[in-house]
Amino acid sequence: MGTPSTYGLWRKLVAKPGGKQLFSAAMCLRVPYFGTVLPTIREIRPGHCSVTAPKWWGVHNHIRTFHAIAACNLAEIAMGMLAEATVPATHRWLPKGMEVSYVAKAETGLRAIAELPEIPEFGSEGFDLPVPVRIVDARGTEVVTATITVWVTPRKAA
Ligand SMILES: CC(C)(COP(=O)(O)OP(=O)(O)OC[C@H]1O[C@@H](n2cnc3c(N)ncnc32)[C@H](O)[C@@H]1OP(=O)(O)O)[C@@H](O)C(=O)NCCC(=O)NCCSC(=O)Cc1ccccc1
Repeated sequence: MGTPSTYGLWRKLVAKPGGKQLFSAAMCLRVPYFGTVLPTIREIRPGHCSVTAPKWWGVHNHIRTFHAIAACNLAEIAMGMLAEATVPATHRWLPKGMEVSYVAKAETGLRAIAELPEIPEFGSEGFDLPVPVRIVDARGTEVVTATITVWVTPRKAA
């Protein structure tokens, strides 16, 4: 039996007590720059990921709101976990750009929701997959919107 995929590990842990926290901690060990926003993954499934992050001193900007680039980090976590659950093992993916708008002050902890309008076909050609991400505050107000473009290509035969 090989190492479980990221999505395989999520499915294994999600139903267990503390499983989401354990998965989120394991993710931050593997990808240390995610750790600065203290993320908790709430849901992962093909085409969807939701992740929350508290407002703490380490993400404050000079006006004591949630720093925009920390919010971008949160958006990337949501995109990355969505991609892990959506892109089949036959293909690989790599983010190649992000468009982002800061639409309101982020004065609370945040939730990023990455959601694809539809699951694409994964064929023999590489393609750009735009992943829309909404980031909302504790009241549900949208504070950041982003579209992360992911480059998806078939894996080469080993
Ligand atoms: C690669 C491309 C996006 C498109 O150029 P094209 O020439 O049309 O693409 P082509 O398909 O012909 O491939 C050419 C070569 O490109 C590489 N490569 C391609 N795909 C993958 C892949 N899936 N994984 C690994 N490498 C891949 C590979 O060397 C391949 O050569 P090969 O075929 O192996 O011999 C280029 O603009 C670029 O490198 N931009 C910078 C992107 C960048 O730095 N993003 C990171 C910023 S985001 C971040 O830091 C967080 C984060 C990171 C990771 C995960 C999650 C979060």
